[in-house]
Amino acid sequence: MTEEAGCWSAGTVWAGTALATARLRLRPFTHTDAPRLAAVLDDWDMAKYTANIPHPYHETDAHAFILLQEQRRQLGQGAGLALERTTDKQVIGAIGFTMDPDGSAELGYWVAREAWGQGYATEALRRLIRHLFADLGIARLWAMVHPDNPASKTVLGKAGFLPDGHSQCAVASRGCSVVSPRFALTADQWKATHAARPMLLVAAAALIDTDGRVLMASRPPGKMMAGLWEFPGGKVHDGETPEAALIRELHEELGIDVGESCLAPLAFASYDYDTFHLLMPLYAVRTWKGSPIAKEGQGLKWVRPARMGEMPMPPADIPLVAILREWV
Ligand SMILES: Nc1nc2c([nH]c(=O)n2[C@@H]2O[C@H](COP(=O)(O)OP(=O)(O)OP(=O)(O)O)[C@@H](O)[C@H]2O)c(=O)[nH]1
Repeated sequence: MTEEAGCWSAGTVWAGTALATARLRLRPFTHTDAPRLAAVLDDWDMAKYTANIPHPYHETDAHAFILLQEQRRQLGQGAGLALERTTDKQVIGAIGFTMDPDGSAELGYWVAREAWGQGYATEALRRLIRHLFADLGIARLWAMVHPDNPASKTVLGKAGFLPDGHSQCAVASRGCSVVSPRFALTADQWKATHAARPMLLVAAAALIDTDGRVLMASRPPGKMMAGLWEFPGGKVHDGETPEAALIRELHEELGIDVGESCLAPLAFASYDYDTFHLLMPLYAVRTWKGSPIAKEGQGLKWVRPARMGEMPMPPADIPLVAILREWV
């Protein structure tokens, strides 16, 4: 193996690689996003607390913004990423960073009014922070918020940022600058809290019918990642084996009975969800008693592995699809 293997030169935002979170893809903007940006940002309530969003905001402003992000990325000055919601591929916000000469970076973000209050900014911020610290080796991040924007301060607090004095901050929509609180987070502070997050053990099943289709379940409304399609299964309780947990979960969720010897270990997912690390063994199951029925309000669908790529799935599950495609 040579060092040029694709997995060795893991994707970064500098290469235009998208970052996945539970509900979002953080990806480079393209010019096809301009109408959506203009529709969302031509709104005084969106513009009034941000440094760089003029008011009113037109599609030409959006094209200029998108071009600027591409140039900044290519020059290694920073990047601006669209927050694309996984379930409907709608752009619901943006997050970005700008490198400082001393190797630290400034962060900024906004979320569309329709998506306020749902934790998207915190989710995106945690993911980008992890990328900047763990993959790009940045030592310190900082951000400024408008003094009248408590929601944005809360987001920074949830991501571990601490107060760091005040600075003048320009506000494009008002054509002036305001004294704004600064917040900062160092890589060492982040590593200490990130290392303390729990490891979650979840057992899951690929139930395969005689036609080679796999049963997928949609996460019910109200749960984290609602609407995404996943493999039936659930958390392994203290003192349980993954096999016993899966047999219990399949009975509770689908009303089917599975013998332990019918669980064939197939693959596993290991994925960093920022607030926990998921370790999920996936078992192939071809024999069970009863017909699967949705007992917990989930949707159910039998899907050919070749079509699974079209379904919105938790990011942890994506590598499992490729394995199923080869194996089933
Ligand atoms: N069952 C299952 N869970 C998955 C998959 N992929 C994935 O990321 N997960 C995550 O693993 C965890 C599974 O736990 P769970 O199903 O017991 O828990 P839950 O969030 O539904 O909540 P609950 O505690 O109310 O049952 C969730 O955080 C879920 O998002 C998958 O394919 N199947």
